Amino acid sequence: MLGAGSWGTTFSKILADGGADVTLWARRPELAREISLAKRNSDYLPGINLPPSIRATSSLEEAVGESAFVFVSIPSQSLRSNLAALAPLIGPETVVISLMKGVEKGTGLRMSEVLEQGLGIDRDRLAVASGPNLALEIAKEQPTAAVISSASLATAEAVAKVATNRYFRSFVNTDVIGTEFGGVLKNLIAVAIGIVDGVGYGENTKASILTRGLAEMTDFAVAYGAVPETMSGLAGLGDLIATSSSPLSRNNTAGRLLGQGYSFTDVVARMQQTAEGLASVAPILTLAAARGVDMPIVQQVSQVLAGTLNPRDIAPHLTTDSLEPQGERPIDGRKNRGGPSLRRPFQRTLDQLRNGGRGAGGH
Ligand SMILES: NC(=O)C1=CN([C@@H]2O[C@H](COP(=O)(O)OP(=O)(O)OC[C@H]3O[C@@H](n4cnc5c(N)ncnc54)[C@H](O)[C@@H]3O)[C@@H](O)[C@H]2O)C=CC1
Ligand SMILES: O=C(CO)COP(=O)(O)O
Repeated sequence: MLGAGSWGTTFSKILADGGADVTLWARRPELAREISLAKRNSDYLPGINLPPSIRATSSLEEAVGESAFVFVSIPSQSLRSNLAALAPLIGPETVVISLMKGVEKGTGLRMSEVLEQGLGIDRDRLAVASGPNLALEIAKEQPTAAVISSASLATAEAVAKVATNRYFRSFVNTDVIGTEFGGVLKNLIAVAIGIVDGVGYGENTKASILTRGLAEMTDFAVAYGAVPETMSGLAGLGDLIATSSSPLSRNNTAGRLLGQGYSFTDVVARMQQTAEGLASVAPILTLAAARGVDMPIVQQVSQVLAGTLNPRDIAPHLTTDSLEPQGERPIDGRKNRGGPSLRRPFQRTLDQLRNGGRGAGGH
């Protein structure tokens, strides 16, 4: 396991509790020592006792060793800089799994794409894990489901087998694009929910944003070739609910601070852990523009981050982008006057069905 933050450490516990032999790579030798000797990671998972079998090291070579599976859980924006050192250590049969939920600034690439480029390995040996997986709840062994996705079903199943134990269950799919984008996009909607929470709006506002946000997520993901159903699964709706409703979420917390009036710089300074959504907003909007996808909610989040929109003004903008009555779904026999953020996902789904289930576009 590469990355000894809250998720890398928790996922190591999941694997060890499922019977796997786990070595965790921590950048800082003192953290590796604490995990190995005290079986604790007090900075990231206070109060959690780790399984006695977990070992940690600050040597990448020692951590990777002869492992059949290498899981990667470091902040998305630092992935690429670690790959030159990692590439020569990966064996010809090794499967590499991304646990990360961001896209790379500058390239807009998903983490599995960055891994594919940087490690030069075949897609069939890559997988991603996603779903409603707030680390601390899982570290406390609360029952949770996740989804493992790979272009190769056999790879997804092999990973799911090791990532399953008495409190954690991994399902599988082969929609890597949808599974990965689900994890990225829900962070952006969770920031929006945090903002309105911080402002003090109530449940109707949040439910409206969640629902319209899911339509936006679906629109975007399908435009990039995802299967629409993935967005109503664990990696889409499931993770959207968990991240948007929990104070444990760093994205939700960052949003709440913005809603309370803190500037972007103040929020970054106050966050002790990675809030991936903050770095993903710009690349996602660039990708959305490239495929003609409207993302009014993400757009508003970006304006709040830039300080050009008062957080109090976010909800009225989010819930209506036109004063014309809009169809929530396309209405039979009538020209659809729904807003683009709702109309396009349904249109794309229809196109996909007509297209024999193939994605609307590749990436
Ligand atoms: N914490 C959670 O509940 C979940 C997090 N994730 C995802 O997992 C990924 C990692 O997040 P967390 O573990 O939560 O973050 P974190 O902030 O708790 O830990 C990040 C870890 O990466 C290390 N790190 C920072 N910069 C690095 C660099 N340049 N090179 C190597 N290591 C570096 C840090 O020292 C730390 O150990 C993110 O993409 C996040 O979205 C996914 C599901 C759940
Ligand atoms: O991905 C997560 C839950 O599934 C964690 O969310 P945060 O990164 O917002 O804490």
